[in-house]
Amino acid sequence: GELKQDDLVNIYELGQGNGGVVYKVRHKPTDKIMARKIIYLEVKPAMKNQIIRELKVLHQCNSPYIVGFYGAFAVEAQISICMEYMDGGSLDLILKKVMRIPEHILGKITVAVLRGLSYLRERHRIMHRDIKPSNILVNFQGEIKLCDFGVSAQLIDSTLHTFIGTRSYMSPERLEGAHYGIMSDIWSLGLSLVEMAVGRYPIPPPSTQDIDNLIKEDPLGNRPRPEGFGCYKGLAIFELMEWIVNEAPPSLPRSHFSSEFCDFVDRCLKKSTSERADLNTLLHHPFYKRYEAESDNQEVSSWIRQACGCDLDMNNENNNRRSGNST
Ligand SMILES: O=C(NOCCO)c1oc2ccncc2c1Nc1ccc(C2CC2)cc1F
Ligand SMILES: [Mg+2]
Repeated sequence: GELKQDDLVNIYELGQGNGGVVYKVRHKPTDKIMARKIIYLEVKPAMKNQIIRELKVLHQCNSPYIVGFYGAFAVEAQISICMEYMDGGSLDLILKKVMRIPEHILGKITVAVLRGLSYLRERHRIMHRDIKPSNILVNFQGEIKLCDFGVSAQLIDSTLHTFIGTRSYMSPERLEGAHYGIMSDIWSLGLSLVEMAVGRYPIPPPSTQDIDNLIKEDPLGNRPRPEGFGCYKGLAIFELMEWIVNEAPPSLPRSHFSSEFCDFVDRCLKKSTSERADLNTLLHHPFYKRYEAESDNQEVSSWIRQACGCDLDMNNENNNRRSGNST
C-alpha cells in the first residue's frame, strides 16, 4: 500500500547531502527497515504532485544494480523517497574508512555501475546525471547498487538552482553548459574510479610523490590517513571546474595499477565526447570482461565486512595472533 509519514519511525540519521537528509526508518505496518530521503523544496503544489507522480515510475525500476524503491510522498515542503536500506553504506563513506579501494573490488564496482547505467538507458531511457562514490551503495551481501539518478524531470528542474550539485564530478562539456548525455555519466564514472583507486579526489592530479605515499606496501589498503592527507586543501569549486575544462584529465599510474584498468579510465576521461568511450565500448573492454564473469558477491561481501570492521571473528583472530595468545 501507499507509504505515509505516520507509518514511519526514525531510527537514526544516515547522512546529509546537499539539499537532502537520509534516515534509517522502520515502516510500522510491515516492520520493514528502509532508508528515507527527505528533500526540502519550496515549490507550488502542482509541481510537488508532478514530482511524486514521476517518482512513482521507480516502482518499475527493478534491477540488481539499482537500489530498491518503496514509495514517495510529500508533506508540506518535504519530498520523501523511501528506498532499500543498504547496510554497507555509500562508497564515499567506505573510502573515508579505508585508505583506498583495491583494483579487484573496483572491477566489481565498474561492472555494477555499467550494468546499472545500461538498465536505466535501455529500460527507462534515462541517464543517471549524478554518478559519484556517494551515489553508489553497497551491502554486506556484497551487492553494489546505484541511487539518486534523475528519474523525475520536474525534480531535476526544481533543484537545478538550489542544489549546487557536486559539480566536481561533472564532465567538461556539462561544466561548459554544452549539451550532455550518457557520455557525461561515463566521465563521472572514470573520475570516481580514479578517486577510489588513489584515495583522494584526483583534481588537481596527485604528484608521483603523493602516489608513492598513497600506495606504500599496504595490501589491505586500509590504514589511518597520514595527517592532512586526502582532505586536500585543494582548489575552490570554481578553480576546480576551470581545471577540469582547461587542463589534462587525471589518469592512473601504470606503476601501481593494471594496464587494462589504466586504459579503461583513460577512455572514460577523454575530454572530448567524440573520443570518449561509450557504454557499449566499455561493456567490451578487457577490464570489464575480467570481472563480468564472476557471478557471486562473496568476494565483495567479505571485503565490505572487513572494511567496516564488522567481521569481528576475523579481527579478534588477528588481534589474538598479534598479542601472541593464539588458541
Ligand atoms: O536524491 C537525489 N539527489 O541527491 C541530492 C540531494 O541529496 C535525487 O535527485 C533526483 C532527481 C530526479 N529524480 C530523482 C532524484 C533523486 N533521488 C532519488 C532517485 C532515485 C532513487 C531510486 C530508489 C533508488 C532514489 C532517490 F532518492
Ligand atoms: Mg546522493
